[in-house]
Amino acid sequence: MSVPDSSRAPAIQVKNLSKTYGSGSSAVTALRNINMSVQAGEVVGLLGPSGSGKTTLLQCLGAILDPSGGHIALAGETLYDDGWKYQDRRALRRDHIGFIFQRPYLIPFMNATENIAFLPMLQGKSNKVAYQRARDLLNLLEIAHRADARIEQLSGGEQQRVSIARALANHPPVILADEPTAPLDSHRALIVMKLLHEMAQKAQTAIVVVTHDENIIPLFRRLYRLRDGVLHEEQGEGRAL
Ligand SMILES: Nc1ncnc2c1ncn2[C@@H]1O[C@H](COP(=O)(O)OP(=O)(O)OP(=O)(O)O)[C@@H](O)[C@H]1O
Repeated sequence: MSVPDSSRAPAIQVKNLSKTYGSGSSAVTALRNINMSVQAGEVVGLLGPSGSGKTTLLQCLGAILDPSGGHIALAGETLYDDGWKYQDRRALRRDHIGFIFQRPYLIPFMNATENIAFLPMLQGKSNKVAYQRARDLLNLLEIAHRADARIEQLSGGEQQRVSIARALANHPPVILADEPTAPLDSHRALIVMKLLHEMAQKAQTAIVVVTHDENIIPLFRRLYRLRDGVLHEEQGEGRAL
């Protein structure tokens, strides 16, 4: 008898996800029966005009916002099935999901290493293990030489690398990135995208990137596009980096 291999389950599996804000005559349906699936190691783009539901979808996936119904599983584990399966959603986010935002939102009174190490420490890892993880990620992201720098001493691109390292710190199966290249020029935007693709491959992380950036859209092999809360899948160009 074959044993189901949970490691082959999609990193993100969403079925019939819906979200309505408010109720009655003021109700706004932001997501309508969304289905999506992202494999480990894959980077997909999430596009759509303003108000189409991108932030709502990302926040539902990230357990920041309560969906109105449907099913979300990460790495084969059901997180939401018409209700959250975890009481402690902060722990759910900490253990399963990495976030990258437009702005790095690093902690100014910590240096680069500390900004990365504090998440594994919150997860209960020893200082030794957490700092080693931070150093490994700084190496991987080629900013080990800035390990002790305070945040204000780092360039915008370096800060974004630290925020990517922080997102990877707890080995999440999923990273959700909300316009991560918006504040960067086109050259730096391509570097960040290259890093995200490399990290997805190396760490077998699934990454969803919300973007409006015309320069980076051709890089995705697969895209999801939202229109009025309805999700459509598209083939991307998958242009080499
Ligand atoms: N807290 C809220 N209460 C009521 N309606 C909301 C709320 N947040 C978002 N909406 C509505 O839900 C729909 C989707 O909004 P959402 O912010 O997800 O779109 P978006 O694609 O991320 O837009 P943008 O690109 O402008 O950030 C919009 O009609 C918006 O007005």
